[in-house]
Amino acid sequence: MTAIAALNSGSSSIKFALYTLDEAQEPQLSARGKLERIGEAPALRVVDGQGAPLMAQEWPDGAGLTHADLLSQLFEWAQSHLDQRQLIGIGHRVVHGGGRFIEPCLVDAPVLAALDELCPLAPLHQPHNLAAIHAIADIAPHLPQVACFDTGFHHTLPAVATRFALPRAWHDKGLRRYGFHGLSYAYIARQLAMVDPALAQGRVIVAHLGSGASLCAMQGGQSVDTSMGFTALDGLMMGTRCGSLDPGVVLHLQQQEGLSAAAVEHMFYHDSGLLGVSGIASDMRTLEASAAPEAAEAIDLFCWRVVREIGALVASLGGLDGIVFTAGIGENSAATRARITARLGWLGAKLNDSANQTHAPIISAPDSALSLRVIPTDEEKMIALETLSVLKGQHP
Ligand SMILES: Nc1ncnc2c1ncn2[C@@H]1O[C@H](COP(=O)(O)OP(=O)(O)O)[C@@H](O)[C@H]1O
Ligand SMILES: CC(=O)OP(=O)(O)O
Ligand SMILES: [Mg+2]
Repeated sequence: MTAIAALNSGSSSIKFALYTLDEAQEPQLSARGKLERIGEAPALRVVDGQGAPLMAQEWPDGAGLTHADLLSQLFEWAQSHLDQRQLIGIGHRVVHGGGRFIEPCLVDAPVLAALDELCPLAPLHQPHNLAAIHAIADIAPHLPQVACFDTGFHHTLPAVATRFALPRAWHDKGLRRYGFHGLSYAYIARQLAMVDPALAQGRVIVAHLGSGASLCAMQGGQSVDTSMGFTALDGLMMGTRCGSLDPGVVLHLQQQEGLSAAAVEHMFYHDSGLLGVSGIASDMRTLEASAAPEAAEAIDLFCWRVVREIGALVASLGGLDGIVFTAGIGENSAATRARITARLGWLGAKLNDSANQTHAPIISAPDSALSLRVIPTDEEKMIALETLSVLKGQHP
């Protein structure tokens, strides 16, 4: 029997999953885990395919352990867990594919070099995605590695949705909307087609509300508009990112306030969003538990921005048949979903409060004009499926 691994590497965490391939070559989840707090006191938790704990390890004095150090320990554990089953490939989430990479592909040196050039467009993600590929190449040089792109799902965006109103030459140089969270959206589109094929054929907004947050307008399961743009800074307010902003603010900070480009970048990526507005935390759970008025203000703004951007995407779609909530906040915060949907009465959205409280798959009331759903996302599963298709030679 063989197996594949999926890696989703972030700045301070690495999510991963191991899949064994059954007779029909379908991936079956064998283990899933998360390495958190890299750079502070790393902690690893792994569960099996049913969610039962498999192993847990902490490195209380491990502030000096790099992603590569930890990946090497993780790789060793994965090999022993898989036992006789041979690992035939590893798939990685790569956040930015730019204009060149749409389909998942095998990674070699020229591909890595091209992806490296995109690091400035996703400083929070791309360097970590690529560092994991380098680390695995050192540990297992002959293991095929596959890059799966967060931008890929949005290749169906109509031209008008990709263009910024800048001089044409800049568009031609690649300054355009790409869109992100594509692995999550691809997974949701696939799930929705299974659980509600009629809705999947219609006009749907998927709200991926996690640390990073974005919306995708889907028509018949394809992306026709999305809130993120050239970078994953655009659109909604996020945990630590500001989302859409008057570009005049950038000019003001640099020209009048004398902030360097690096300082502005740091503010927009790390110090803004829920954290910046609340002054308390980037984590929605912490803010929901806080009695501070600043926490409430940050949550209000987060929800208001989601509602405002939903309005824009409804206009792009020319109407709306349903909304799907997903990712950490979308799947788990009944309060956030209630706040957002309460402002969508004008669309005919009506929440079923008790279904919402239990995070049920359908949270709309029977007489709601819109279908409201919760679907847990699974970026690792999508990485595994795309990796498998590349290993089978279904992509160039
Ligand atoms: N039970 C919950 N209630 C409210 N928010 C939650 C809950 N569980 C997770 N979240 C929020 O989800 C966000 C993280 O989402 P997630 O999709 O895991 O992000 P990422 O994978 O990009 O790190 C955090 O703001 C966290 O507080
Ligand atoms: C693209 C992006 O913002 O990803 P994440 O939500 O994982 O930060
Ligand atoms: Mg995420």
